[in-house]
Amino acid sequence: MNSRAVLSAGSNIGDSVGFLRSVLDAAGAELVAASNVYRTAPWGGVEQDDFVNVTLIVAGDRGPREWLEFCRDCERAADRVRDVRWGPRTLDVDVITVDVDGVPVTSDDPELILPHPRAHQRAFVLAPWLEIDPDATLTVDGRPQRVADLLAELDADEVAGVRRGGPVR
Ligand SMILES: Nc1ncnc2c1ncn2[C@@H]1O[C@H](COP(=O)(O)OP(=O)(O)OP(=O)(O)O)[C@@H](O)[C@H]1O
Ligand SMILES: Nc1nc2c(c(=O)[nH]1)N=C(CO)CN2
Repeated sequence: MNSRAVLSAGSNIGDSVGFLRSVLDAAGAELVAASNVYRTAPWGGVEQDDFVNVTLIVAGDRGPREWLEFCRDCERAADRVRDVRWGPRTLDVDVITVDVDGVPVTSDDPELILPHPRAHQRAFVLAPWLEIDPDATLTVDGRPQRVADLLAELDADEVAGVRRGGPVR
């Protein structure tokens, strides 16, 4: 299977940049591109420290579930504890999109919803994604839309809370 996935990783506890680096390391030869590290204001209404985020593109011989397993393995390795929804965490890795043989996969399985149902609302996903793929598109409500346009539609304050930093490594 020839697949390509866009993943978003974030952390706001512990050695956050180190946790992001661990995701890139785990991807190894499957890593196609990684954005710089972004320092981002917390999204979702929980008062907490800023996050660091990275968006990456991976490709290989994996199905959508196997990309989710990859994300979970990375979270487990970072001793991720599931606690408050949208609350602080050592490492969160989400699957944003998966294409198989060039065709975007859709799924409404609660274990793996594709495309990720909140990605289009998150500047911390879209801004780094745009950096590594300026022509990226994301299907929202069944309609493919340019990530650049989705980002432009977000609240200016939210976008201003997403600041580009240096490389993950
Ligand atoms: N596209 C997806 N990527 C990652 N997890 C997903 C996806 N779709 C559904 N899930 C499911 O969502 C559940 C909760 O995931 P998680 O704890 O990472 O949520 P969260 O990061 O707090 O919130 P959000 O899903 O809004 O990012 C997981 O059990 C996972 O199976
Ligand atoms: N800026 C930012 N905010 C978040 C993030 C994240 O990675 N970055 N992850 C969350 C967990 O779902 C909740 N809020």
